[in-house]
Amino acid sequence: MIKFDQVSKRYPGSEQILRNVSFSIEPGELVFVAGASGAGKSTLLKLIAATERPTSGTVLIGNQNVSKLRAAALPFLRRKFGLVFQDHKLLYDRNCFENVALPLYINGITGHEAGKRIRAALDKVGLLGKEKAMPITLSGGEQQRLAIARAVVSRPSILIADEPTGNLDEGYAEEIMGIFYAFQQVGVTVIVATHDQHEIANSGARVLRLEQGTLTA
Ligand SMILES: Nc1ncnc2c1ncn2[C@@H]1O[C@H](COP(=O)(O)OP(=O)(O)OP(=O)(O)O)[C@@H](O)[C@H]1O
Repeated sequence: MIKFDQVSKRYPGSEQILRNVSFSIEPGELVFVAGASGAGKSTLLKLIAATERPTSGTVLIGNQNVSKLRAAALPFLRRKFGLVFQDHKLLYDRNCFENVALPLYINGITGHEAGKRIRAALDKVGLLGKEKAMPITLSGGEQQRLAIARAVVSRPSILIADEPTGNLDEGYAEEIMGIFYAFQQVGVTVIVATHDQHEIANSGARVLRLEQGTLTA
């Protein structure tokens, strides 16, 4: 479970970005984080992913209080997460297989086991035939699917996506959301930041709505 209790966040020198935000997300839920540009969506995701710490309040991931964790424990916590960003952050001088391989190699998983997992991840996003293709030769939607394969290859229990469909045509965006729902179906917790009302309206999923750093729904 992910639980925020009266969480506030201020960056060094900034004004208050999040104010007294409280909510919880159950394992296996799919939740949207909505709000206008600058409302604090990315900041909220960074607090969940433990790449930022709250200024005050408590962030619990599982049973772990992120503020109380030693720095050395953070890499272990972060293994729970798969991260997807609007701009993919793919490596354009590596092919699709190599892009997805990267998180495994960093964790010391190589050879046959790595190959098996990489192909399984590419298969889940419909890119199994594109192992040797360079990312630049893929469409925008395919590049985003490749970024999702890379995010899930380490089998995270929580998938966090920051505006993953922001740059995509509607058809591609629906495809991407379909992939997220498929991960939710197999028990992954999925958290998606978006300002696309259409995407939210069609989903029936729960929405955490931010307005100037305050949770309104
Ligand atoms: N590292 C930082 N240092 C200082 N201020 C920051 C930092 N990161 C974000 N901010 C500020 O926090 C506010 C909220 O930013 P955030 O990226 O969380 O909003 P957002 O809702 O995700 O916006 P967008 O939809 O435009 O990505 C903005 O005013 C931003 O300038």
